[in-house]
Amino acid sequence: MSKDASARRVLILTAVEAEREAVRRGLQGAAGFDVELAGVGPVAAAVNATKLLAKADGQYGLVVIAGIAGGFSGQAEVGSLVVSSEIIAADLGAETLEGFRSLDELGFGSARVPVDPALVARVTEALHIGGLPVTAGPVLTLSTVTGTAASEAELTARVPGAAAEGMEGYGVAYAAHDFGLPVLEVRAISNAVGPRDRSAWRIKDALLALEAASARLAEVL
Ligand SMILES: O=C(O)c1cccc(C(=O)CC[C@H]2O[C@@H](n3cnc4c(=O)[nH]cnc43)[C@H](O)[C@@H]2O)c1
Repeated sequence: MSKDASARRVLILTAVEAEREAVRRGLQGAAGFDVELAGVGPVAAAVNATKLLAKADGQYGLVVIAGIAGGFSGQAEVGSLVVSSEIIAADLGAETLEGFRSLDELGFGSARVPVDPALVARVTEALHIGGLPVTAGPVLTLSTVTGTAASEAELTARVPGAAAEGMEGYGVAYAAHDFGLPVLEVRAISNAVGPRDRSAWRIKDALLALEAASARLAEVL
């Protein structure tokens, strides 16, 4: 049976176990939260989110995608946090001789899932008050991690203000939207988007930031 919205639980999804552990450490067993694995990439994330939501029988009132991510230069630096103002499947569309055309432009639906501005403001403010460096902005979902300056420039031109990129957001957001649930993406920046240099990824720092953010989420969601 469906529950009253105010009594509903929060489902937090991460791509990998290390992220799930960081979120769980931050939550410190707070009541009302479940932290589950989405898997890596938008397809695994959509399938796993759908399975969890179908099994949950209306007990969730909010879905959160949490994890590490690449940050766009000038928007989100390594070690900082990003709260999604919008979740965008940035490579879902068609390449044409005139440039990339999104799903929206092609007339096949939308590659963008909106996020409740009041929720974005509440979470961003809570992280800020907690002393954590945070910015709110569009979070891109890509099946292929950006690895060149040219691709980075193309994305920032196409999505002004893009703050971060991950690989699961749109998949989870699409599933949540399909179940009529609000969704939010919270990312801790482990690396700069651009020329690939895996040795420069600061995964430990990002996981610590994710843990600190999760402690605040336990208070504000
Ligand atoms: O190697 C480790 O210890 C480790 C610990 C936690 C997470 C990882 C990952 O590799 C997670 C992959 C996950 O991270 C997101 N991500 C991170 N940086 C980017 C990026 O620049 N562009 C797109 N996605 C990024 C993504 O959501 C992956 O699922 C490793």
